[in-house]
Amino acid sequence: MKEEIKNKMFKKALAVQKNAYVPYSDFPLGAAVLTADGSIYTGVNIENASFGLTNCAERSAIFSAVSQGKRKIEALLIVSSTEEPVTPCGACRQVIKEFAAGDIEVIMMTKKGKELTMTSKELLPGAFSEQAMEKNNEL
Ligand SMILES: O=c1ccn([C@H]2C[C@H](O)[C@@H](CO)O2)c(=O)[nH]1
Ligand SMILES: [Zn+2]
Repeated sequence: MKEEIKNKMFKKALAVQKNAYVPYSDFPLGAAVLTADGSIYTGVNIENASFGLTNCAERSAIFSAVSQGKRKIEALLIVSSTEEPVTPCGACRQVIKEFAAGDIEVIMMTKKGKELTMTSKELLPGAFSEQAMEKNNEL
């Protein structure tokens, strides 16, 4: 991934992180996704008094892109205020897989710039996919 694009994604994810709605965890995250046309969409985690309804930053960013008709994600970047980079939860890994344009880079960064990059397949090897359903239909 080009350093220039990564910096752009980092700036946008950092800029929205303050909008995270996190009264229960006080754990704000910001995320940015790059779509096939070069656009960048952002998202934050949004919690709820009914905890299970919380939406993660990664999924917020992806759903924002998909809401604009951008279904191909080329890269995802997440920013946390922690000392170590934060990795996406299982639910987000499956949603990343759904919209990833192949095996994409998932860049996990701290505000201070500490970075961990993994690919979407490394994060979710053996992912469930719609092919599994197609095979079933052949029976
Ligand atoms: O992949 C993840 C994992 C957790 N969170 C959020 C949910 C909650 O608001 C807070 C603590 O779990 O972090 C995300 O945004 N993304
Ligand atoms: Zn998640």
